[in-house]
Amino acid sequence: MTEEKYHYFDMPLGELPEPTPVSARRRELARELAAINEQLVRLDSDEAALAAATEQARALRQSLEGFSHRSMRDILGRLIVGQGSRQDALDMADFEILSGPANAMSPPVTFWLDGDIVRARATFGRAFMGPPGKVHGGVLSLALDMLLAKTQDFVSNVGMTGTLKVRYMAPTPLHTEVSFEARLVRLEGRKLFSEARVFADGVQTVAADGIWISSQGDYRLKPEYAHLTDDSDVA
Ligand SMILES: CCCCCCCC(=O)SCCNC(=O)CCNC(=O)[C@H](O)C(C)(C)COP(=O)(O)OP(=O)(O)OC[C@H]1O[C@@H](n2cnc3c(N)ncnc32)[C@H](O)[C@@H]1OP(=O)(O)O
Repeated sequence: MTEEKYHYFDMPLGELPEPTPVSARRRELARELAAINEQLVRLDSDEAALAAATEQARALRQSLEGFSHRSMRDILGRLIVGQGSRQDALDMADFEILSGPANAMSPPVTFWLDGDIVRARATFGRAFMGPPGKVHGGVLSLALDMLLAKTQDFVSNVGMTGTLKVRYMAPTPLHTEVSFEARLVRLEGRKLFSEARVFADGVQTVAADGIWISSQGDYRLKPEYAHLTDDSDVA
């Protein structure tokens, strides 16, 4: 049986292939490491317990250093011409900062498409704290940068963040499910304008808007999102 091939522009948000056994293990390992990191924050243990844990962590790090890393440049190169493997497709998303389930630095934030809205949710633990008991504003900015970038799922091109404006309206609590939503506002040549909101406990805590600049010519709506020209400012 020939293996299915994946294309970078044909991987809808939240619709990744089933994890391979390797991906499932990487995710499991990352969740353990993230949980360890969460435990470490102001851990009130004695020095001997910390010394023993450090030895275990050092041994784990040294065993992992015995392996090499798959090349992101090669993975993206294959995906961009529609020749990506299932493992390539998984590796593209699994290590994304803040959202990748195999990234030990991720809470993780989970993204999905809900019609014309990009949604996300996350529960931030103490490792993501800014003010006491609240999520760090920079973490929310990062989440919003990623969320707004996902509005590029509605268009045929991809680019980098040009401008991101964030207005913090109320503190966002830790250990509480936070929800995010973003929408495409309009296209203007190589520029994509989008806006987003963050809610916790039914209260809007952050508003953001951003401009993305395409790296490959003008942004164009994908045919299935052509209706965005009707009920929004999308040009
Ligand atoms: C492909 C996978 C992407 C993954 C992204 C993950 C999210 C990120 O972390 S991205 C990293 C953060 N962003 C960056 O590092 C971007 C750094 N900036 C740059 O590289 C460049 O300034 C770049 C690419 C944004 C624009 O440069 P360039 O392609 O030369 O654009 P340029 O020709 O000057 O301008 C094109 C249009 O965009 C506008 N523009 C340029 N820069 C910006 C900006 N920062 N904000 C708003 N508008 C801008 C210009 O005014 C111009 O508009 P118009 O056509 O109306 O005159």
